[in-house]
Amino acid sequence: MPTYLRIAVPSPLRRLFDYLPPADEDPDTALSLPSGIRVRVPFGRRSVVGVLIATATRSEVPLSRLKSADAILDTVPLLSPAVFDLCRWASGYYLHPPGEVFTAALSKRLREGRAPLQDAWRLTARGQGLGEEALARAPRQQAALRALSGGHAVEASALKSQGMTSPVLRELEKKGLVERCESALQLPPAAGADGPRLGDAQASAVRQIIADAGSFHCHLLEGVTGSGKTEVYLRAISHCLQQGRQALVLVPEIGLTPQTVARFRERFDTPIALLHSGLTDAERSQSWDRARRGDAAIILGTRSAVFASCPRLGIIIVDEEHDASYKQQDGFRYSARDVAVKRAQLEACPVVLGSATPSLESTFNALRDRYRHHRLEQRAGGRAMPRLSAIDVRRQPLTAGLSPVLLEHTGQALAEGRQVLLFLNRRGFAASLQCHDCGWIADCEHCDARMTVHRRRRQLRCHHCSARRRLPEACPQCGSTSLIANGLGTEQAEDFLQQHFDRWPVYRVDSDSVTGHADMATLVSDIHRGDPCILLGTQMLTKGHHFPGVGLVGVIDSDALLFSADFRGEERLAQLLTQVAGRAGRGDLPGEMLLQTHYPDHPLMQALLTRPYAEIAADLLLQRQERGLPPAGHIALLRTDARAEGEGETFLQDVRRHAAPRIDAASQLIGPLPSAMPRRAGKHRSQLICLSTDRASAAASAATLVAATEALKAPAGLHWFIDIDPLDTL
Ligand SMILES: Nc1ncnc2c1ncn2[C@@H]1O[C@H](COP(=O)(O)OP(=O)(O)OP(=O)(O)O)[C@@H](O)[C@H]1O
Ligand SMILES: [Zn+2]
Repeated sequence: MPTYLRIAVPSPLRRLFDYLPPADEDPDTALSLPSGIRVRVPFGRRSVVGVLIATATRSEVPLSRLKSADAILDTVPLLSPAVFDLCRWASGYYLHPPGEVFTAALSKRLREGRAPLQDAWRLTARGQGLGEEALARAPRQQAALRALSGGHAVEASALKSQGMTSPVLRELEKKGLVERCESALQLPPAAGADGPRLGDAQASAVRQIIADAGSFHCHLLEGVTGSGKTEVYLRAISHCLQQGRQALVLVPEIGLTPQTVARFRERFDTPIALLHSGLTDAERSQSWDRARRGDAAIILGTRSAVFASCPRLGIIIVDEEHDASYKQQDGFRYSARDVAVKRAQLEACPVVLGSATPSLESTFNALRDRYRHHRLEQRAGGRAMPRLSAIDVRRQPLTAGLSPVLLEHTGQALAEGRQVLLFLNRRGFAASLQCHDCGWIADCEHCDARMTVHRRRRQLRCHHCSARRRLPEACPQCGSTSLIANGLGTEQAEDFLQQHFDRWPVYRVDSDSVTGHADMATLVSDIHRGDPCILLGTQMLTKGHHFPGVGLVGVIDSDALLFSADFRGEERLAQLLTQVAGRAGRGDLPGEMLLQTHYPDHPLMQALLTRPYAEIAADLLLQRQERGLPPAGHIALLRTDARAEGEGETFLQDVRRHAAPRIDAASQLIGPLPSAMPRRAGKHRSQLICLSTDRASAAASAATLVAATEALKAPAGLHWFIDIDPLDTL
């Protein structure tokens, strides 16, 4: 009887593919190949690396039509059993092609079919048999042999730092005395260094998390800004490491600051594997390897690190769990927070979701006792929460968006030797460019959007696609030179602040001025010196930073955030403003936040000024429940990008017609509708929404939609995808 290999092949198809074992593989041995190993297979005209899901003795495809795999690449799986199961689950839950999901769980090196990096050396049997005095005439080789004589493998980098370079080792390799291997550090159980004495609430959270070691529980750690959540994570991790297990720590995209890393390094004298977008491919591959081999005790990374195999995982931490960057917004659209919770269940370990402003999803789960809820209601070290007040800017003269009151407070804080953080969530010089004589407006050619004025670079840029044009000197329509820049951006505010407060430095922090980890590191260390200065920035400045010198936080344009068409708009605003406020008063003196607004009486503005986030969240949750929206309901979005206008809607109409009879009463289809920005990067975008009252129906309906879409022939150039639990429906 033939053996079939059922393989997840990286391709856009939502299915597995059957292959015959490579010609030289004995069918009986092939039958017992372990799941999770990599197999090189022919696919179309290419040769690709897939993952073996299972072996089988039957296939629905006739034998004559099956191809043989080219090669079995591994003897043991390079995915841990839990991550293997996690990928299978994620592929089903997100209705994403299994091959692409498994790809997300392998380092680039392994995806390319290469062998894991062998970055350590050890003695061969012959090398071990040599006496002390061998190679006396080659002192460097002798020294290398000595360094390896302990019987363990030693990492190449460690040997190099002792002066034993690769040429020396290669000489010994030629003589058959040493060989390369994957390192396998024997990590001694390592406790963390001591931290501050925990407050009662911190101590109780730590106690309960530790009590759950070795079994699955989800903990929601809701602690006001500066309440010492990180301290709770560090204690829980320390306990986990003492048990000889690994800790996986997820942080938001731009939250992985040098400060965060330094805090972990200071506390733990143990190898930490970093995984973030600022690393080279080789560095990332190495971190994946160190996690997988168990050489790193702590794995600290952004979203994708949730798929890193760890043989002895003991705890998962998701910091700032409400953060939007946990959701991947293209390709495999998963939520790393939700995947982390599933993973903890599969690994039978605790997971801690921490935030000062938990998502309504997590709040809902805590209310229903699915999660253990821990509250830290006071700031650590007896510090006070910042005072919040609104500045009514109606009828006030504004210069570069700043009112006299905000300017006065800023000047005062600086004069008192404190730092001021001004928040403006729009980069560039101005939001748009208009001709004063004929009314022409600079639009993006590829999007239904205006172009932003970037004066430093003398450019017009679209913030929705990569379009850039030279900043015109005259109106392209009528030739007039009276062009006006409307709407405020950080460049403009920076110019004015530099002029107005010329005795103090102004640091502008946005993705134009700060690119990359090195810039951020320099900036953070400047700010940490504590000298009075103005920090002017976008969201980039607000996430997870601990700047003890900041006494005043000003929000220049709160109104820009107040009106959003999306169902999560108010939740986002409440989270953002609470987080921004949380940057104030983290040092020894109390802090203050001022919100400039034209709508001081807006109910949400009022709520933000007078009530804690937890109460606002409870209200917002009630509203969602009344409307059947997430987390009380479940959304799947079927989206299309098409070349021609209307093409997407027509196609989605067809999908709807085919799927509707098989959608049960707990789900309803809404649309198709054009997206809020119908044209983006040259594509016309439409969507069909499926809103369900229960999870099972949501999953079944989404699968029905995908099946109907796959069965229909999409017009050429139309691209579609499904987004389960989307962040927005715009
Ligand atoms: N028990 C404690 N006693 C004294 N200081 C503490 C204690 N716990 C934490 N701290 C200090 O308080 C400050 C804020 O703590 P931490 O950064 O852990 O808070 P956080 O809740 O993670 O903050 P945020 O969510 O606002 O980023 C840090 O300087 C930390 O060292
Ligand atoms: Zn554009």
